[in-house]
Amino acid sequence: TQTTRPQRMLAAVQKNATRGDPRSVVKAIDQFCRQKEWAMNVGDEKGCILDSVVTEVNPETVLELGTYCGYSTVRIASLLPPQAKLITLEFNPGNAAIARQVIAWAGLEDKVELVEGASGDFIPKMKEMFGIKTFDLVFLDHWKDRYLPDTKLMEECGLLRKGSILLADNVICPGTPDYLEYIRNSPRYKSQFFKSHLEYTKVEDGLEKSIFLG
Ligand SMILES: O=C(NCc1cccc(CNc2ccc3[nH]ncc3c2)c1)c1cc(-c2ccc(F)cc2)cc(O)c1O
Ligand SMILES: [Mg+2]
Repeated sequence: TQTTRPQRMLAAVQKNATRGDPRSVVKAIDQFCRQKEWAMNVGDEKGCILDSVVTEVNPETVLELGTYCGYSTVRIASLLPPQAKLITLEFNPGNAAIARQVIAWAGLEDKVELVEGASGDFIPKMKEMFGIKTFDLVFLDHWKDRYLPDTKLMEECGLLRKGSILLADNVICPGTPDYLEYIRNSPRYKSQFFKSHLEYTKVEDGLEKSIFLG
C-alpha cells in the first residue's frame, strides 16, 4: 500500500537525524524537501526569520496554528526557555500522527502540546484546557482563510495581551489578502513584512509580523 508524503518525511528523519537533536531533524526535513519531495514546511529560508522572531520574543507561551509534520514546531520549541510551553493545533489526523513522532524524535515532547482539532473550536477553550492566560507568540500557518477569523477570535477570547506577537506564514503565496488588509489597517496592530520565498522555491512569499497594541 502507498505511503503518504508525511510518512516518507518521517522515515527520512528517522534515517538521517540524530534522536534528541532538533537541528538535525530540521536539516533532515529540509534535505528531504529539496532533494526528494517538496512539502509545505515553512522551510529553511523563512525558518531563519521565524528563529530570529522566536529568539527576540523569548516567549513563555506559544500557539502554533497548523502543525503539519512538526517542522516549525521543532524549530520553535528548540529555542524556547525551560518552562515555556508551545501548543500546536492540527486538524488532519494523519499529519498529527506524523508530527508527534517528529517532535518525539527531536526530544521536544515535554515542551509541546499537540492538539488534534480545528482552531475555531479550540481557541475558545485554551484558557480552561491549558490554563493559558495569553499567548506571547502566535505562529499562523494553517488554512489561509482562517487567519483573519481566528485572529478576531483570539482578540475576543482575550488571548492576546499588549505586546503579543502574531507571525503569519504565506501572506504572499498562497496569500492571505483579507488578513493582511485587516492587520495592516487596524490601529490595534503594528505590522512588519519580511520578504522571503515560498519554501524550497524561488517563488515570492513572506512572513507578516504584527504586534498587538492592546
Ligand atoms: O495551505 C497551506 N497550509 C495549510 C494547510 C494545508 C493543508 C492542510 C492543512 C491541515 N491543517 C490544518 C487545517 C486547519 C486547521 N485549523 N487549526 C489548525 C489547522 C490545521 C493545512 C500551505 C500551502 C502552501 C502552498 C501549497 C501549494 C503551492 F503551490 C504553494 C504554496 C505553502 C504553505 O507554506 C502552506 O502553509
Ligand atoms: Mg505555510
